Amino acid sequence: MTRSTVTTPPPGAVPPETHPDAPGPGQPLGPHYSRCFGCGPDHPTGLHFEASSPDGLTVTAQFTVGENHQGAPGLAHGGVLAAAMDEALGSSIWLLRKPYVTGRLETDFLRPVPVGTRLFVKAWCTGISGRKAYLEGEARMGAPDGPVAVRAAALFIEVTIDHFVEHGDVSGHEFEVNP
Ligand SMILES: CCCCCCCC(=O)SCCNC(=O)CCNC(=O)[C@H](O)C(C)(C)COP(=O)(O)OP(=O)(O)OC[C@H]1O[C@@H](n2cnc3c(N)ncnc32)[C@H](O)[C@@H]1OP(=O)(O)O
Repeated sequence: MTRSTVTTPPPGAVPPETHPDAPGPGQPLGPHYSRCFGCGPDHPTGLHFEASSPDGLTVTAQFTVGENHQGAPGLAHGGVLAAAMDEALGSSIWLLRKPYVTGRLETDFLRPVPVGTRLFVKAWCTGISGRKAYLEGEARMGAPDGPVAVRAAALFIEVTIDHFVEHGDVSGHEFEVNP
């Protein structure tokens, strides 16, 4: 995909290591926050991601583009697709069980995605360098080996849990924000 040097691992970046507490191969990842737009089952118009990891390092997830996700009539909004990629990339770095946030997200939109399309999203980490994690992902239409609709690359930055306490509202949600 077209991407900048910002999302390319520098020389010396090391491979990610799955945390022993991360779900085993094939186990559902579950939501990290019940009202998350990407994975939360309680979000009324969210993506309702169903995610798992086949190998402890890659995340595979599925969702269906719905009426609430449109940009042009009958077509997915690009920002919603970018959010789906962000969610999958964030889920894959959470396999390390360290809190990260998205610093930069780059997306290539390769095909229009009609409402009703089941998207098969995949994300993985290409390297870690200090607080920086480099990630890539793709979304395919209709099947895990279907045509690629979106590709993404991202830089995530490791933060402390204070990031969510200081900037968010974690009252009553302590165990849902990066549980
Ligand atoms: C399971 C979970 C799924 C979740 C999926 C969803 C994930 C998300 O969407 S998170 C929400 C969106 N992201 C945010 O809100 C983040 C907002 N930004 C911030 O809070 C801050 O800018 C933050 C934390 C990224 C960096 O701030 P800070 O901790 O002060 O670090 P800072 O010193 O500025 O940067 C650290 C390094 O990263 C680099 N960096 C930070 N941001 C960027 C960026 N956007 N582009 C390039 N480099 C960056 C810096 O240049 C610096 O590099 P170096 O160490 O080489 O000098």
